[in-house]
Amino acid sequence: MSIIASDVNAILKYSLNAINPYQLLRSALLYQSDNTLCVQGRAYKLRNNVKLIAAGKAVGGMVRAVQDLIGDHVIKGVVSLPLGYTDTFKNRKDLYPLPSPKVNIFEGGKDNLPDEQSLTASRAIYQLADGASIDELIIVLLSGGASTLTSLPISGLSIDNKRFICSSLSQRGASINELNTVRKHVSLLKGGKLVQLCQPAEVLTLILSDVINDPLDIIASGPCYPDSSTGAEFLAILHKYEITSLISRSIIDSILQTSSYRYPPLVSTPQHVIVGNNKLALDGAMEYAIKLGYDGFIWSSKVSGSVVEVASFYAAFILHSVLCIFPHDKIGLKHEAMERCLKVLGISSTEDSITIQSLYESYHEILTSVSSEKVCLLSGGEPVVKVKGDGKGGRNQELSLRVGINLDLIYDNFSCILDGIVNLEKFREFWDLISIEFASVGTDGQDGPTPVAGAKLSQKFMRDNEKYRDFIHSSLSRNDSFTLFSKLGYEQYLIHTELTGTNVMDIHLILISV
Ligand SMILES: Nc1ncnc2c1ncn2[C@@H]1O[C@H](COP(=O)(O)OP(=O)(O)OP(=O)(O)O)[C@@H](O)[C@H]1O
Ligand SMILES: O=C(O)[C@H](O)CO
Repeated sequence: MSIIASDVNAILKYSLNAINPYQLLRSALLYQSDNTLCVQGRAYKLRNNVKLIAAGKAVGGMVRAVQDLIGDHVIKGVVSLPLGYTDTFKNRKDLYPLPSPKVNIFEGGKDNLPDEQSLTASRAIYQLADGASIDELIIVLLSGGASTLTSLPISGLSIDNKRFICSSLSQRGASINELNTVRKHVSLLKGGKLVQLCQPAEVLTLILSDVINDPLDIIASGPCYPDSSTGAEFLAILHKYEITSLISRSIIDSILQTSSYRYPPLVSTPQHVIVGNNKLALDGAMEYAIKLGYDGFIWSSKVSGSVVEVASFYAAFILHSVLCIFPHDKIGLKHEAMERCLKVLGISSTEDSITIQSLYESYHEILTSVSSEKVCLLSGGEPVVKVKGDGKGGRNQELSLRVGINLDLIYDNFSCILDGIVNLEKFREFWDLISIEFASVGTDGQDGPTPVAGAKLSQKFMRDNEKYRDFIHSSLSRNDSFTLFSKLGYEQYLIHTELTGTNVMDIHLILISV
């Protein structure tokens, strides 16, 4: 592995340390000797009156932190974890709940989709919440993946039905906002319904965010946050993704009838605290990149939209960054090169796309600072893939693959992109000489239904695999990025972290070293 490729792994590993759920929770909570738990200015009197509800890919460590701090006060708990969590983490003191007869641990949600096992866990959550009394404090711990792990469908809808709705929306490229808007309408625990069940107890919700901008009504489908989405919005999403037929007309009608129902005011307003998010992971990664001698820049923690556009932009941005450090360019024309490059990649105007626009704005700020010979550019978020083929892959692997293909397209079109801007021969030589690495990785360690977290590759990916060009393109058209990278070089291209026990969306990383 080249030095720069091993730097990718080291930087990513470091970023995961920064979002260790156990540490984040310990930092958020203060327990005083008078049995008071203090959280962001609010105090809770503890007297063996705490119930725990936890769901998500990262809550194992969050539960453990609560147990280590105030375990004596916990009288009951239900923890809903993803399938395989116990096998991976049972020996990790910072990532697995302390075994206790008071705390029931469930696993489910194969491939991040509702199933019978997640249904069993969700029923247990329902029961725990339903029996709460006024002197109790219910601590709700949430992280990404919680929607699947709290899937209790409304009456008339089966869990198989619900799985099909979720997988269809996800595969057709619905955003997390759209997906969770639908989930809220078809579930008995989401969209503030869990907090209603918990009444009259006090509710404290601690959240590791895996959604852009940390929206409390969307993360985990907002089980403790009032839902402001309407029945009309729900229906519009079903129509947009052509899945109206997956839900019977009578159920849709009853959802529309009840969606305007406003619950009675809560006895006490629940507190919501975000304990960590994608930005923290990027900060952690940058800290380490700087230690390794890179000039580090965090670009954005809000990358969304289609991977097709995002991949085009990253590739164009790589070219632009290289122009910034290329010693012989005509400085004023780099912007022109960027525009030509985006055109070659099929993006005619940055104004066409909100995603690209937001990246484009921050990119200007960053580029004025790129002058070092060792640059690390970091961003994060969660773009979407419209899965059309029957291949095996994930959005991170597909993003990396598309960046690799785009970098090759740029290389083939150097003459038109760089005409009048640089000496072509010298620039081509420079491009081949320097190390460029792009990586995209899911912080939960699982990219789509594959056993890896993401993929990384260099600017020479296509040329290194010259004889497989057709295979690469056909694999992409089948959304078969995992199979492709496994065949071309599992170790070289795929990033394997195992399940990480945390989850704050994806990290995108560009390393350039002269
Ligand atoms: N073959 C494939 N190629 C590319 N992307 C795929 C493929 N199959 C599924 N995906 C994408 O994987 C995503 C689902 O991945 P995953 O289950 O890791 O969800 P997640 O968003 O990380 O979960 P959560 O937000 O609940 O933590 C969807 O965006 C889907 O489009
Ligand atoms: O579980 C969910 O709803 C997603 O991971 C977003 O939080």
